[in-house]
Amino acid sequence: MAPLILASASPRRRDLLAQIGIVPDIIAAADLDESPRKDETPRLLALRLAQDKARAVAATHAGSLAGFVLAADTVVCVGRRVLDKAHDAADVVRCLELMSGRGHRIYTGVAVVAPSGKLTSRVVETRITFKVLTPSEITGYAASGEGVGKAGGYGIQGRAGGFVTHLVGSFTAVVGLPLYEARCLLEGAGYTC
Ligand SMILES: Cc1cn([C@H]2C[C@H](O)[C@@H](COP(=O)(O)OP(=O)(O)OP(=O)(O)O)O2)c(=O)[nH]c1=O
Repeated sequence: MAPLILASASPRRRDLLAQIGIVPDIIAAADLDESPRKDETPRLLALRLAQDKARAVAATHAGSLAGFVLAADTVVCVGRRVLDKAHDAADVVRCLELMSGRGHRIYTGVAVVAPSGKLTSRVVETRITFKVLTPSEITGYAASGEGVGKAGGYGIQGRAGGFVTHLVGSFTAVVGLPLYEARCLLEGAGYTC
């Protein structure tokens, strides 16, 4: 069978795949400008970025190097506002203050390019509500460093899991890769999971 190429630098996506027994043969991250286009909705942004990551890596693994390319992108938003990846503790504090006691949405795009070049993709929406966070919960979480480098400034798979009062959608999509949808796309492309 053609190799599986995971188009992602995220160790979380590799770990999620391993959880369902899928081990990529190659890891090759795409380096893209992830900024939204004017008037682009968060849903379309997540889908476009997943598609672009998959296409970019497929283009560098063409011909005899062609395989199944899997890519994803996670976009967190409060209302219409997209929260970028947190770069430092101050970003984490800003994100948590916005999300305290209210709902936010996470769109995770997932895309697969088959060895034939055919692209298929989906986007998964997950709604999450956080408890009302106390100032010490916010500063304590920011000081833990767990939220840095993550979209929305938190990781549900760590301490912030204790802030979640409701989740409707896909837990694995929030962590970075919706496993059910990824498996469906891979199987649809002809990959044996
Ligand atoms: C909301 C949330 C995000 N995240 C992570 C998942 C993603 O790795 C990251 C969102 O950034 P992405 O741009 O989706 O992915 P990435 O830059 O980490 O990796 P690549 O583009 O190479 O695939 O935030 C969590 O781990 N847990 C969470 O609860």
